[in-house]
Amino acid sequence: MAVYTEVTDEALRAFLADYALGELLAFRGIAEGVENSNYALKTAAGDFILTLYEKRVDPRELPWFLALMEHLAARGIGCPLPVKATDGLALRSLAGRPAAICTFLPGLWPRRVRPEHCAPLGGALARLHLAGADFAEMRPNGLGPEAWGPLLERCRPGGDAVQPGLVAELDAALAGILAAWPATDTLPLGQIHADLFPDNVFFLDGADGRPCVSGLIDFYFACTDLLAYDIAVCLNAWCFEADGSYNVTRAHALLAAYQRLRPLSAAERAALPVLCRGAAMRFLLTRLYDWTATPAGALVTRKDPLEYLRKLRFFARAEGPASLGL
Ligand SMILES: Nc1ncnc2c1ncn2[C@@H]1O[C@H](COP(=O)(O)OP(=O)(O)OP(=O)(O)O)[C@@H](O)[C@H]1O
Ligand SMILES: N[C@@H](CCO)C(=O)O
Repeated sequence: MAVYTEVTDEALRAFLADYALGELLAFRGIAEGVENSNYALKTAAGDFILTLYEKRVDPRELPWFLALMEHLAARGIGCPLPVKATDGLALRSLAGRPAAICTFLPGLWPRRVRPEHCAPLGGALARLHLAGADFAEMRPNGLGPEAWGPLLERCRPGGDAVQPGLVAELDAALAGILAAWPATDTLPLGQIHADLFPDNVFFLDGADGRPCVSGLIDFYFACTDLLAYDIAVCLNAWCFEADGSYNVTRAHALLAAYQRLRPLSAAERAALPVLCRGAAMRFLLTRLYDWTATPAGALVTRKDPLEYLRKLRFFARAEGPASLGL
């Protein structure tokens, strides 16, 4: 469920008066997503997505996200393009929230990931990294390694109720990850998506019937960080089976396609296992925090933190980059 802020017909029509998008033909709330309120709009000018930014997005950061999407779209990346109103501004206000309209992307996200999705995903991720190289403004990763200790502290009171012994296991795992974490000046840095899960990647069937990436959405965790960390996020999110086993075929397809466009350095290859442990820790902790801090009955779909505990354990046992599909 992700329509937290209701928008009336009258408010939307008044809002659209500032755009050159023609008459409003249809308008509906989108139930998917958990962070922001999203509406699909059809106007005389085509299909669009209206997003009202809810409490987890800092309004001061929105210009950076919108500028990044504009930069990437201008370089041929299929991503939502913020639509400017007649005064030239894309970021506006509606129903008391910051709001923006973006272009609608065709395609569907894969409900069941297959190995055939992973090569196009790897290619799209590499193209994203290359296209971001000349976007100069930095945004630190608010959910990077410095954030994990404080987040674990906030989970400490409720963590063991989710699974006995969990907090002690995470204390030990986090200490190991932080001790081995590469310094940011030792690996290539750039603009990363940082949340490229299957529900943020749209596919269409190509001429040969194989899936092609048609677009990437949800750039609201994007930041300036280690490029290889974005790969680690994808290995976590795309390369495990429902039974918790690692699918090395998917991982190999993803990594090989990525490296055809941006070969990894020796230091990035060596760091990949700890980056994967870190990415597992990030999603484990944000899920655990939401799990313990969300009141029952809230309009938020809580995601299972223990899925990421299993992934963290897998990566902690992994024997070197080759076992991850490199
Ligand atoms: N530009 C777009 N084109 C087409 N559909 C979109 C677009 N942006 C969002 N959507 C639709 O809205 C849904 C929710 O979007 P999104 O994932 O950005 O939500 P969110 O609540 O901001 O993020 P999160 O996934 O972190 O909960 C998507 O699954 C997709 O169906
Ligand atoms: N993709 C995240 C949610 C948004 O960060 C998760 O599955 O935990």
